[in-house]
Amino acid sequence: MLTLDRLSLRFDHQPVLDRVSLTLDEGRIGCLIGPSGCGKTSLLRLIAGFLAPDGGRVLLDGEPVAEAHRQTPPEQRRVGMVFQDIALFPHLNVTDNIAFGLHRQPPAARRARVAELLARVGLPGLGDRYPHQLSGGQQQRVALARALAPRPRLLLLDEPFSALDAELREQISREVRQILLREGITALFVTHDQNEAFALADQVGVMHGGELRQWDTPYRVYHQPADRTVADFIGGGVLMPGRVRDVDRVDTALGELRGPLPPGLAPGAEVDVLVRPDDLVIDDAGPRRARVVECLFRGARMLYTLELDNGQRLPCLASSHHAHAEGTGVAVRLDLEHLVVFAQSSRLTSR
Ligand SMILES: Nc1ncnc2c1ncn2[C@@H]1O[C@H](COP(=O)(O)OP(=O)(O)OP(=O)(O)O)[C@@H](O)[C@H]1O
Repeated sequence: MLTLDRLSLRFDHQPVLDRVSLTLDEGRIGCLIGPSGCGKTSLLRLIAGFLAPDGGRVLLDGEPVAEAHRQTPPEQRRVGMVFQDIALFPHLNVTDNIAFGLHRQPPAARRARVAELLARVGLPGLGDRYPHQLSGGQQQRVALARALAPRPRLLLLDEPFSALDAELREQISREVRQILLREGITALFVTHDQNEAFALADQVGVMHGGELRQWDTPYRVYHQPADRTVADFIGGGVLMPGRVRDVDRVDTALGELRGPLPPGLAPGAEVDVLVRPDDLVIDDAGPRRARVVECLFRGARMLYTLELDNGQRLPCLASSHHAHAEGTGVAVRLDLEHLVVFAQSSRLTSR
């Protein structure tokens, strides 16, 4: 449905996007994450047609809508957008806001579509209200309904929930996923929030410095990060030093770890092993001792920072039922599903 083919963009001769390629199938939801300034919004603006690329192409349903010297105007792309600042028309009521893009349709069809969307976004009966009479979450649902009304083939959403508080954000992002799936809409989100991306998306894209470093399922982005930058950005893990012992073995402060290693690592090579908070288990029968240096209560879970005898600090997410106080000792074992190893020579790119 959506194909980006080596899309590049410069602002004032500075590269902002560098040969970004991805495909998003019809009816799927994609989500771009990455640090501030990495080019996420610029990428959405290129797809919508508000910016023209300096290189590469944007294709919708296989048809080029942006390439070096040919641009389809935004209004002909059938691409909808929902922005962070909700921007409903303040002088129009909810019904007229939603009906805004339907002016070419007969009044009866317009009314039916508005009623259908009001029900779909969970706001039946609020059609006569004005934007200032709605909560932030309700306004965002109206903005979504307005963008969906003309049945765009692709919906782009730029941090649509960032103005909402954390609890509401989670609830509304779940609802929005259901609404998009029911409408069969292909959508591409931008968000700062990894949890939101994982909850919403079929495909997650991790951007850094104008490059798309990985475009993959949420599971693979989390468990099989493509490079150190992705590993460092996602999931609150740390990179722990190790030394290759054999083709499938690494010695670390947590003992010998086994699993496939990247090619080209000879025995004796210095490596970094990714340890995420859910990889480390507090277990009385565990082979290593650690000291609790910090504990953060997270409701059902506790996020510990543990320190091994050699000073290595590691995050550990554990049930909060059996709390371990700061300063106490615990026994730990590593429960890695996938061994993720990077050669130490490939230095960590800064965030
Ligand atoms: N109109 C512009 N002129 C010049 N530079 C720009 C312009 N718009 C954006 N930039 C630069 O392009 C880069 C990418 O910006 P963009 O807004 O796409 O990033 P982002 O990943 O969406 O950031 P954020 O998460 O903070 O919204 C930034 O370095 C920004 O300063």
